[in-house]
Amino acid sequence: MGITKVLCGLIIKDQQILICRRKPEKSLGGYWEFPGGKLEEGETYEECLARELQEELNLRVTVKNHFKTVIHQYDLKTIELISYRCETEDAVIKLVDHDQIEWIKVPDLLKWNLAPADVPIAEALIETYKLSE
Ligand SMILES: Nc1nc2c([nH]c(=O)n2[C@@H]2O[C@H](COP(=O)(O)OP(=O)(O)OP(=O)(O)O)[C@@H](O)[C@H]2O)c(=O)[nH]1
Repeated sequence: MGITKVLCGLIIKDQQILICRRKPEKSLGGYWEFPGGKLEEGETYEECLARELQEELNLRVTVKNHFKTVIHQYDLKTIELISYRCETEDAVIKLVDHDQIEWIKVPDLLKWNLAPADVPIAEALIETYKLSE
């Protein structure tokens, strides 16, 4: 089986980052993740992320720079998780695929039950954050 490309957004606002909990009935239900979804044919990474965040959270974002890509092998599939920094002016979030969201401090990321593929991204983000302080 091939590798599934998944885009996710690192949305930081007022020094806090958005994480979302996957609904229990979904794959990896109950895990926290950076919101996003699978790349569709013909889309750029930026288009995919903007579409997914609009569909999943009703959030209009500006997609900024690429941050980190992680290849992670789950039992049934391998994903390439591609993260981008995003900015938004929107304050209200609508939940579709998630049952909870949190805005948390970057250094606290590893205290949450993150999807395994997200952990290296969270670790890199924490390192970057330390350097920028
Ligand atoms: N959106 C998103 N998906 C992630 C992250 N980390 C991670 O492992 N994934 C996995 O990447 C896939 C993304 O698919 P999706 O968000 O469109 O969800 P889906 O339920 O349609 O996927 P499914 O085919 O696994 O059921 C899922 O299998 C999800 O568990 C993440 O940070 N964001």
